[in-house]
Amino acid sequence: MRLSNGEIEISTGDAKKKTTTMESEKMMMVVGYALTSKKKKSFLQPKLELLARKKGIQFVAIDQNRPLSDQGPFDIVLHKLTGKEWRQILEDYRQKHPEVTVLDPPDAIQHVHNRQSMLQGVADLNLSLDFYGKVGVPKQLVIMKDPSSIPDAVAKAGLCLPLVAKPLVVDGSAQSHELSLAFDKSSLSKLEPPLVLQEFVNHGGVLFKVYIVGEAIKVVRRFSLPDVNEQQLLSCAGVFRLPRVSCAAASAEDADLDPLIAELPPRPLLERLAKELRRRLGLRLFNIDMIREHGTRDRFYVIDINYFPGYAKVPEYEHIFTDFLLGLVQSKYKVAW
Ligand SMILES: O=P(O)(O)O[C@@H]1[C@@H](OP(=O)(O)O)[C@H](OP(=O)(O)O)[C@H](O)[C@H](OP(=O)(O)O)[C@H]1OP(=O)(O)O
Ligand SMILES: Nc1ncnc2c1ncn2[C@@H]1O[C@H](COP(=O)(O)OP(=O)(O)O)[C@@H](O)[C@H]1O
Ligand SMILES: [Mg+2]
Ligand SMILES: [Mg+2]
Repeated sequence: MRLSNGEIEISTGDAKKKTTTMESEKMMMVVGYALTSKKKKSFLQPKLELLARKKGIQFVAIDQNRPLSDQGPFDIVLHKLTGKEWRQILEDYRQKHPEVTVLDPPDAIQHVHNRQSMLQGVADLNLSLDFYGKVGVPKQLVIMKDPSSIPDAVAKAGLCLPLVAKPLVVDGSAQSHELSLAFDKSSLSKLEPPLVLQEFVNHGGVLFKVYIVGEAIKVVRRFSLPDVNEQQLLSCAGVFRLPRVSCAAASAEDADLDPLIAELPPRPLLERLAKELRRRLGLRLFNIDMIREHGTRDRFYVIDINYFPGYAKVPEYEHIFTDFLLGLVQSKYKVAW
């Protein structure tokens, strides 16, 4: 924490004494951010900056053309940029400045930039809570190359059609979100590896987006793909490009939905899942796309995990985020005592 004139830096050892004077001396927490202009516009909205300032948090843009260590000093670095060079800059900075919290560590983010490794933690967890339900991942297979081998590989792995084909790597590009649905075995060889093939799970056209900000969890409903019935499966052939439904569709919060489909996943299940994933992934800022198998009450699947997603779509995100940032610095001081 720093006084607002930026001249006095307070060591963690002095924290207890100084935090008591926080309000009168106008302490400022400095959050350096490195975001694309699109992300800056969607995330750093005036309502967030305004509330942050009131709570003593200042957001400062990181200049990517200058060495990171020459900037700041920062209490927290918030980032969502891609590329090896940026990851290296952040790693070096973390080594040199262990007192700064980097949200989140580059290696942990890399782990969710691959659609196979992103879901590994959920599969390993094999979460099942009495009365609340089970959480798994759809059966899936990775294809690295040779499209002609896909039909046999799918048969060997015992995957059932239809299959969702997803680019293996998620790198923030539009292409990494170009998904398709394959209805018959022979057309699978038209797909372009590297990709993940995942069984399509009927879920009544509603998806749960579980947003995690540190310990806070917020769930919103979105419209998703409609179910595929037996008839369609028998009569359809080919590969169909999927629209980016979950992102483009309006929120399903106010729609008149079947309660069996729309009922949110039980809170205890989400809390346990979030807690485990925070630990296993080493991330504090992420969301989970979750679906409930249609016709069941308690069978859930995680189909996607996103680092630092579109938090502005969560009602009151500015309160959740500023509380989280303050909590981070406070817990650092507690450890220091
Ligand atoms: O742009 P938004 O607000 O829709 O956020 C995107 C997320 O939407 P969501 O909050 O899950 O609805 C989006 O989530 P989905 O993959 O669509 O489920 C991604 O996290 C996307 O980031 P990237 O392109 O994978 O790097 C996110 O894009 P960035 O804003 O981080 O560029
Ligand atoms: N296994 C699946 N079963 C049913 N629907 C799926 C499955 N995987 C993806 N979808 C649908 O496709 C959408 C996009 O897939 P997702 O894995 O979330 O990719 P992205 O990272 O581009 O959001 C999901 O929001 C959901 O509507
Ligand atoms: Mg998604
Ligand atoms: Mg995604």
